Amino acid sequence: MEVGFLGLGIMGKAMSINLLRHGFKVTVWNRTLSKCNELVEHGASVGETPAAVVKKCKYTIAMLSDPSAALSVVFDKDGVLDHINGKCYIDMSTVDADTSSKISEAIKAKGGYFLEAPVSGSKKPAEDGQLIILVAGDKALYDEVLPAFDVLGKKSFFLGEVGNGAKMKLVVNMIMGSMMNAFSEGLTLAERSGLSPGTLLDVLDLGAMSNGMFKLKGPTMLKNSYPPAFPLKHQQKDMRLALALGDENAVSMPVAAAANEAFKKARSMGLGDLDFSAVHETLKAPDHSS
Ligand SMILES: NC(=O)C1=CN([C@@H]2O[C@H](COP(=O)(O)OP(=O)(O)OC[C@H]3O[C@@H](n4cnc5c(N)ncnc54)[C@H](OP(=O)(O)O)[C@@H]3O)[C@@H](O)[C@H]2O)C=CC1
Ligand SMILES: O=CC(=O)O
Repeated sequence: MEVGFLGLGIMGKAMSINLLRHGFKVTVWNRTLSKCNELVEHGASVGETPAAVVKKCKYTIAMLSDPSAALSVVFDKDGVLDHINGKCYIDMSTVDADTSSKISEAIKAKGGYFLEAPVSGSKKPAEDGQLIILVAGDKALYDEVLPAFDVLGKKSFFLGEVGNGAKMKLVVNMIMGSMMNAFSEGLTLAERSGLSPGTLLDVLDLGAMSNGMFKLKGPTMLKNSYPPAFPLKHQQKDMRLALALGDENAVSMPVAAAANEAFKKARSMGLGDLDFSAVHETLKAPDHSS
């Protein structure tokens, strides 16, 4: 299977290398074109523009930062729409349902086929093909590209009409962002009240709250180390989009709103490019100390 891949950030790079490793022919494009060089070393070809990639490949996957990036790659000059007639586009970026629907409508109007397929799971699951893929849109296309989803993920869910994948992803990340803030506060409270935060990790791990995120992030957070796996600026984008979904549906989400404020504060402290666990640093800021 020959696929195009647009967007070689943390996730796109790992996912496209994984596809190459499993025998897919991959043609890549990235806004900063020099980032394609590493993929060429892994056997990829390069397309000069999104349009060139779509022209060459029957299936093109995108993994871009946010709604404005996702829209720009489709609608701007030399974008996906130029050659989409008869081709298939799978947007795996985390965006809101409106963005996804706009892209879907434009692609279908030009004779193309569309799936949204945001993923749960971070850099390591992307490298290992262990993502959870939240798919919606054209069911026949979903069945056709299952071999690629099977390489990228450990499980894919088909959720029906376009928008449902985006919404599911935002709900999941709203929960994750809220949990990360509660976890950070707990680590800080343990430390400031004279307990060992390391022992807190052990206690949590043995009980009903044991989870992969605490296990993975806890030890590095205790070392004040936040190498970016899931950039904090993207987690804040997801909180913002999830809160907008809450607004639309009149769902009161005070916990998520507070978590969003903490991520915004972390961004204002210049922590946006670090891992989202760097929200922990907001609790060390002067206005939080006694
Ligand atoms: N990292 C993670 O753990 C996870 C991330 N996600 C989601 O996946 C998506 C990608 O995340 P991640 O790889 O971490 O992000 P990165 O910030 O590492 O990469 C973002 C990518 O988007 C491109 N981009 C940004 N703006 C534009 C634009 N205006 N036009 C074209 N391309 C643009 C960047 O290009 P350039 O190199 O030129 O800047 C880069 O390729 C996001 O939606 C994120 O929320 C989902 C699950 C896990
Ligand atoms: O979107 C981030 C993730 O870890 O999933």
